[in-house]
Amino acid sequence: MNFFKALLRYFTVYKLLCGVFLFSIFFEVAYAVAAPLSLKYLVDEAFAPKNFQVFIVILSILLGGGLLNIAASACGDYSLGRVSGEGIRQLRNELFAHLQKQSLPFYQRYRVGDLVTRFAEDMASIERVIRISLPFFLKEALSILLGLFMLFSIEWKLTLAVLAGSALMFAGPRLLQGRAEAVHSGYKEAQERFSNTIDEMAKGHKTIKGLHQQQRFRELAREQIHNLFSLGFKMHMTNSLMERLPLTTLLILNGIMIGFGGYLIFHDEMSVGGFMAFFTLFMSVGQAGSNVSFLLPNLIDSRISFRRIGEILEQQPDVPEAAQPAELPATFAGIRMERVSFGYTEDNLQLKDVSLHIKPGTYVAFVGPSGSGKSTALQLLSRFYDPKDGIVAIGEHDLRTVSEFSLRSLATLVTQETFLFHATIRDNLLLDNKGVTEADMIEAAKQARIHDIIAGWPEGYDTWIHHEGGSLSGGERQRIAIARALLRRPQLLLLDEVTSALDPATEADINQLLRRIRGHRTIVSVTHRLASVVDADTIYVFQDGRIVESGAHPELLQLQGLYKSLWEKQHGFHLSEDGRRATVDVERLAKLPFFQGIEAALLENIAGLFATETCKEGEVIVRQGDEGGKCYILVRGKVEILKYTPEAGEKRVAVLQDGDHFGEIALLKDIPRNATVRALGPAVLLSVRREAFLQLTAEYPQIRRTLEDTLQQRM
Ligand SMILES: Nc1ncnc2c1ncn2[C@@H]1O[C@H](COP(=O)(O)OP(=O)(O)OP(=O)(O)O)[C@@H](O)[C@H]1O
Repeated sequence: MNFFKALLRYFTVYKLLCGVFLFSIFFEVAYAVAAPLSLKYLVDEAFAPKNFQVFIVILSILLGGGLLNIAASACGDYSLGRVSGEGIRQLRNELFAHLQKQSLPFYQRYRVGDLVTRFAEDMASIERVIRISLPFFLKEALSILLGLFMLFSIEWKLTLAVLAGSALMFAGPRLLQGRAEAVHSGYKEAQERFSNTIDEMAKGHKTIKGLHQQQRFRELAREQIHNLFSLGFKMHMTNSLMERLPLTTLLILNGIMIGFGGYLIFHDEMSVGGFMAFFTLFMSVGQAGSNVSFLLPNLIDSRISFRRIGEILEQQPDVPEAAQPAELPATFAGIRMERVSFGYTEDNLQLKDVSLHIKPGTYVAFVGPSGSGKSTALQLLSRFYDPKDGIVAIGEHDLRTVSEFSLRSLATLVTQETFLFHATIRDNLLLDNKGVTEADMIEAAKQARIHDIIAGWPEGYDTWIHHEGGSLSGGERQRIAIARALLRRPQLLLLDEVTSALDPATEADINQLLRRIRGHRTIVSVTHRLASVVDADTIYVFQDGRIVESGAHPELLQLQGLYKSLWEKQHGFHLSEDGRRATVDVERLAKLPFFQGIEAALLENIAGLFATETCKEGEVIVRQGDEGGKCYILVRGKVEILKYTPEAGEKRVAVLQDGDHFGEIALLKDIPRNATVRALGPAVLLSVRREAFLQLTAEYPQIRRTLEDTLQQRM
């Protein structure tokens, strides 16, 4: 309802144009109704008595009125074009601005396909109504009213008789309306589901291929297309029925009119001219009535579109800006979390009673196992979400009270999902940042180690980015995002796993860059790679949504707790600069549970059996059901473990990261893999094949015995 009020407001701003439009349709309709009436006078007063003077007068009135009618229609068309165009323009602007105001949960509730359908199809349907159907409806409704008035004045008995018959004309469509609405709504929802499937297929095509899910998606699409077909057919039949009913009843009405009209003429209760005028006028009123019912499916369709757009406009942002937002001071005064609890859903908390204080100019790291809440904490620091309990504040300002502009000017977040705009590299780097020069841009690109690559492209910084940067490697995208963030010169730089897609040499470069700029800026870096944050001023260790340890690297090692065990897990690997060759120390191998107790000399042999494997984001390393022939150690990167069950489909059950291992059972037994392992980003692994391992165990049977014992215990 609010949406309709808002819509009306857009139009009432243009009062004069609305007035011109209403006057023009009134004039057009009045002329259209008066023209048939002239027949009565032409036949009865001019043709029958052969009165030339009356004929000339009527003809002049008709011609003069016709000219005025043409002028009125031109004015009407102009005013309608302007008013409807302005209204649609404002509605589109408001909808777009409203979408921008929404926070992350909104974009998790509404899928891309859904929003695109609302913007494209629903807006187009509303535009059709405002530009065509509604003005036409107004005109036809006015034609019916004025026409009926005239018909009554010509012969009220005949009018009453045909009106009674006309009730039929509207009864049919009314009966069908509820059914038509349900079918239209069902069709729209089916379209939306299909759009989402296409969206998912396009975005996840790599994953779908990697997991060999094409068949499942084809079947899903086939089912949805079939659904569209059957709902489309039902919609077609309901619309046709609604459109045909009035025409059929119009035929019946003609019969009544000619029969009863003839009776009145034979009994001298009506003149021939009067009957001709009545007949012509009735035909035009009937046509208007039938047009109105033709418009009904269109209007029903638009009612659903109005509702769907209204639903979006009524959504309040989950992270709203305060009514009178405060501006943050130009100098960053540190950021803190005080007893913060937060959950993405009502029934689960991802952060529990977290307190931390980040002083200006310090370099802080959030580390911990996957899923422990590090990224969530970072998102709260940049106010993509508000805490459920507790506060997040910069200096004395609770983030809920500050203006979004001042917060975003002060703090910049770079995440692992880099989004590049459909624009040139230059535009992607500069955005609307007016205060930076070409030299600044090149300097930032150099710092992020991307300048040489860009300069090597034929069009350099004017190269266009297509498909959200899909043609660039993950590392290139990430470096552009880092350069973009540096150019904004934020006082608080929030980094979420920014080096996870980079090769070791570039990672080292970026870490050096961070070292260079620390002190001038406050940096908070979420990472699972502990080696990159050993020199951080403070490291917060997260586990299960809580901070369990904090301090500098040496202090944390002394605690002998979670940090120490994570550190040890990641240690003992060596990686070449280009990230293509990895080796493992014997001491590190000895820490793997299934190699415990094996002598160092034998472990030396085992270490030599490992080969390096690299894989790209989305690549499947191990597929559930396939024969297992290798054991893996993850040297760098993140992988997800996916389990498929017929009841639940494929579900992520764990995420492994640097230093984790999987597939050890394959060293001894030839059994199918019980899960799929897929890379979440570029990864480097060490793998050992069963055949090679078995040769070794043939020589040294104690390895096999030890391994069997430990695997037995683990299973
Ligand atoms: N948008 C979301 N909606 C619901 N749950 C979420 C959402 N984002 C993250 N989670 C869940 O919240 C928990 C914490 O996630 P978070 O990303 O903060 O962990 P993390 O420590 O950064 O892990 P990782 O290193 O794997 O990203 C996880 O269980 C995750 O599945």
